[in-house]
Amino acid sequence: MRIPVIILSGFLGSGKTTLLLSILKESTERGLHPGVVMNELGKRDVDGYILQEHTGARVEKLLDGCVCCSRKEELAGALVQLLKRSPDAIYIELTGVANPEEIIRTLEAAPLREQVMLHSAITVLDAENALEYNSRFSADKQLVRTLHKQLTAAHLIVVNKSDLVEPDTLWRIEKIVRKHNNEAELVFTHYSEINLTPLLAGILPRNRSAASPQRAYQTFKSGALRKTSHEEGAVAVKEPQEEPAASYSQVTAITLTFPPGKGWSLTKEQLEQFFAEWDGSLLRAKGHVRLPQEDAVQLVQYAGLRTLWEDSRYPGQPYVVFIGMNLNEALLTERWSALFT
Ligand SMILES: Nc1nc2c(ncn2[C@@H]2O[C@H](COP(=O)(O)OP(=O)(O)OP(=O)(O)O)[C@@H](O)[C@H]2O)c(=O)[nH]1
Repeated sequence: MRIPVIILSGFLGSGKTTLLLSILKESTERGLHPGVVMNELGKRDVDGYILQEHTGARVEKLLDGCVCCSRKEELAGALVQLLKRSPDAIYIELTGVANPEEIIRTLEAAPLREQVMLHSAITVLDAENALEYNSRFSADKQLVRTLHKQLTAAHLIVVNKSDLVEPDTLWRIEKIVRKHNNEAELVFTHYSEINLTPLLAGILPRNRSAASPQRAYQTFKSGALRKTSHEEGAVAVKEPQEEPAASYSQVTAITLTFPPGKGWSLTKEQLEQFFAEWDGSLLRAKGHVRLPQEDAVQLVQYAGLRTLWEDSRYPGQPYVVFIGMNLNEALLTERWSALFT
């Protein structure tokens, strides 16, 4: 029996991990034991730690590059290892700059095609920023192409962060999405909250499964069931197959650490000010920091020009991962060091 795979893609900070968290919680309630693969552009595993902290899930981490291009060969190996543990399903969260079509191809090729099947490809969009992507990233043609691929490959498109925009923006996003993909189910969400019943339909604990898992047909919003045009068990791969191109050219991830003995020395305001200084090039920042005004370690998330703080139990040394377009590493490191002098 082939193991169903759910792929989560979508630009940096759109809400993929938020969605994966709720899929994992629902899976636990259903008695499922999924395998989770998390790919991060940076060297630190921020999202994997969040998942482990909130759900106890064991997460396979592929760090420091993108498994759709620069680290493509690592994904198949990681999945083969994971399959040895006989998971009921596999959930793969991609980096924000990954092309999901390449992942689908990997699933379709040896050695995986006999063992796994694509259950659903989901793309999450950040409603507050999605309309700006084409103009903001026009200098990185590969990235613009990748963002289009994220739309065309999806069976389900989750337009998230709808709390941050006016209804008119949602209509404009729907119009653009439909130019790229007229068949995917489209839902507007707050904190990636979707109806998980249709998504997980057909995924059963392996010792109870009577039939092969079915493709997740769409009932994410009310209305009649609507099939995708892909045949059952087939994938959204477009012919002819091309060589995998890099999915971006100007995005880099840089990890900043705190000098020894200075782990508690930055305030929230200083960090937020630091993010703001880089907002022309900074796309995403996330990390675990200690603040003089908080007892608990703080998970800091900068996404779409907003900074969010949450208590965390992260036990390690503080750090912040910066992901941006054409980030000048030397200058970034120099300014970071200056904060501690
Ligand atoms: N206001 C608002 N914030 C949200 C919503 N969904 C997620 N967030 C916040 O946005 C930030 C990024 O969410 P994630 O789920 O980590 O996004 P992601 O796509 O996994 O991010 P990367 O993996 O780094 O690309 C977090 O601080 C979330 O709490 C939403 O619907 N509204």
